[in-house]
Amino acid sequence: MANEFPSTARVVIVGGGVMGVGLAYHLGHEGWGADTVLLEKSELTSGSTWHAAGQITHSTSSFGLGKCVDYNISLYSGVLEAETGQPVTWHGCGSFRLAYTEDEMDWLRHTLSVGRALGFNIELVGPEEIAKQHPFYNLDGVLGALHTPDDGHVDPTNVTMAMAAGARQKGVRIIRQCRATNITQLPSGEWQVETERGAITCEHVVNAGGTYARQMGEWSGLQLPMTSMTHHYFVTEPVPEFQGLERELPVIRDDKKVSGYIRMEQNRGLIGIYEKENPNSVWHDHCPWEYENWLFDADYDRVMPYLEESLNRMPVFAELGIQRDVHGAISHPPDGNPLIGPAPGVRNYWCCCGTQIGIGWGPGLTRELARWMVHGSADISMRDFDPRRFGSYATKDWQVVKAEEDYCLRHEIPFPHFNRLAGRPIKPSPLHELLKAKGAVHEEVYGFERPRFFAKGIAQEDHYSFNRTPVDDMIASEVKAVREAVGIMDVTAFTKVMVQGPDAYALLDRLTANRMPQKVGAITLTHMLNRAGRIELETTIVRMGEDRFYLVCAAFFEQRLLDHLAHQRDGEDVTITALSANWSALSLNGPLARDVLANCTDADLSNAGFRWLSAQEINVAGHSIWALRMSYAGELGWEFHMPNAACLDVYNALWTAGEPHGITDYGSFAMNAMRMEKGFKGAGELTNEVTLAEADVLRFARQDKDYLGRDKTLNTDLPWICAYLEIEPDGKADGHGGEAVMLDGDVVGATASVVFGPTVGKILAFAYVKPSAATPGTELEVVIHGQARAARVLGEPAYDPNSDKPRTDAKVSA
Ligand SMILES: NCCCC(=O)O
Repeated sequence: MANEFPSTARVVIVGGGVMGVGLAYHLGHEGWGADTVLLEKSELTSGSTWHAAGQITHSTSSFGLGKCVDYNISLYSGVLEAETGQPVTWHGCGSFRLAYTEDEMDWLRHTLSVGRALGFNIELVGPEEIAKQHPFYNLDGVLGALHTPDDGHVDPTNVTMAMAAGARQKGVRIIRQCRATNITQLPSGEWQVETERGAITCEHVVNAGGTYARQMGEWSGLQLPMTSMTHHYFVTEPVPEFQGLERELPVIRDDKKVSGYIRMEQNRGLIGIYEKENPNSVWHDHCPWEYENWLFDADYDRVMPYLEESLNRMPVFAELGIQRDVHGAISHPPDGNPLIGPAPGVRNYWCCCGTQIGIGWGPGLTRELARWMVHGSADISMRDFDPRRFGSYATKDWQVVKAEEDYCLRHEIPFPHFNRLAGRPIKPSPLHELLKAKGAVHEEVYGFERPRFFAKGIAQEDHYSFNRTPVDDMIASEVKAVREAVGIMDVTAFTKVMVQGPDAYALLDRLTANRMPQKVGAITLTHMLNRAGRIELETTIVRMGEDRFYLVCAAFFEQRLLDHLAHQRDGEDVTITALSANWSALSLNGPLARDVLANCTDADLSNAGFRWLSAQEINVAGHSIWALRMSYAGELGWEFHMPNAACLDVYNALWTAGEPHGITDYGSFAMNAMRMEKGFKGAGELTNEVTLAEADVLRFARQDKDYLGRDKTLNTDLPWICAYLEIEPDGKADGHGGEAVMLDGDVVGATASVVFGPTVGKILAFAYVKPSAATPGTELEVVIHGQARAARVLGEPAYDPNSDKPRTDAKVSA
């Protein structure tokens, strides 16, 4: 019976805002519509969606979000209405993002380079052009603006209703006025969603609860990191000057003066403000279930300086009253990016929440989530959105501090490597204080504190710019010290997981593309794929015993690795143990690494006694530790892995032994420059967006074994391939990733990672380009800060192409 409350479904989405409905719409398009039920406790959009201001812009330097935004604009500006017959009230007025400082101009130049890669209609214009299109804005002090003419705004409720209509057309059942009251996992692995009208058993459950998402997560034992922040926009009385305008004025984003946006709302003015201090977080413990279309009273004191400045910027508003204030709550995650993907530690519980910009980002993100659920992989890199990028360190109190920080940063310049400092340190390594005292500037990665560089003769802090800064000199000197002598780095943040038991080999063999380490002490670098054949993660596997394997990978992949192992396990007798929090790691690299280590251990460190890519348990400073002869820097080197209690002693012993050799501390920035000089790919290139062939890492895969995703790696019809480029430096700006790559004037791809290689004196990049542009020797151009720079595809590592250095058998000095 069509109207009967369903007792089963393949998917139950809980939450009827733009995120939940967007997912329902896209699941419909991916073929799951007839199996999907959406539950909304009151009316669609009645949480945060309805009070969104509704703008959308191509002005983003995030490559992934850029793809989503572009899709959303096409949906809003025609596709959705044509498909569903429902109007969405698209206002294609375009927009400007203003710059008052050279730093802001550099940000816009970088955004322009990314926009070019994505094929956006985007240009940098001066004040004259802004004034021509927006004669009412006070442009005092404005240097220029990014003009994105295809932008606009839309009615959030209409958009959601249109997607709901589209979802229904594809068979999705939308049940309003039905509150979910609990979500639990059954012994079968299915989920049970209890509601006011009965329970539904489903294979997949989706938390699209908006401001309720965190408390909904608690039903299932999840601690989803987000906090509700309140944001104001104001609508003025009618503006006489707007009468009779031939076209709607572009939306203005004024990050510096207004910390927000200003646009027309029919014949009125609309001013939205993200104050940069005293933000207001609410509902830390509980968002009342009965709230529907809930708004707070305006808090003028909080926003007054920005409101006053907006009147200064828009003098035609100055004498008008505020006719309507909209002060509503929106979810903010700790790092600004939404939570889109699997919940940590469980199977088939999906997050579609934590989204501060639902109208701007929502449909594109939910399309990716639908693809992930249905096909096993999204089509854009989900690294920044995967809910598993946070761990148990993201406590309730921490989330509040971070969400408040995020809100205040909304209209700050997103400098490269911007270091969010609130709520830190949360997971200091045993060396944290020592390295800080030695000048370390730390970054946070999966909660861990990791040194990014050591300040010598400069302030011990981040030096922000889109151009070179004094930090580049620190990086160059750390790289030089490692390349010419020896350096040590605290790499405790790495993910460290032990897999052991009678079936450990069999499980890992089934999940990894490369040959498993055969002998105890052998090391393999390998990739794990998802069922769509795309890269899940890259990991090093050390065979520590016959049935004992130690996996090391990038810090933020810990939960992703644990979940992948747990979900793919099929009855194998294994124990999987996360060691990241209890084990520390150090990396010793450089031509004198052997000399240093020889002073600390009796182990035979010669090539015969300790092969490259092998591991041994050795004694250093009275501690038995694992030494792995491998080097991400591309030098003679070892990584040491040990219980936390040993770390300080081992570091001190290596440091003391290294002092006569000029040992230097180095950080992640130098490490990144060195791995790029060696042509080693990292997490920025090896994403769920690509296969092994596309990432050009097929040499790490064995085609004589079977492994998850293997059949997809055999596809030779590649849309793009990861090319290794050298780019001519200009001594000023080196690029930051996402920039357009051009061949004969046409865009052929985009950069993934970009860095200056101090040893080789070139900018080095990995870029995904059309296969026709990937042949070594091809002359290309890369658009850095809006300017085309000469680039060339390299066929081998820029540094030590034959890898002689890590394999050297150089004698220990006398
Ligand atoms: N309150 C979200 C506004 C997003 C924007 O238009 O910049």
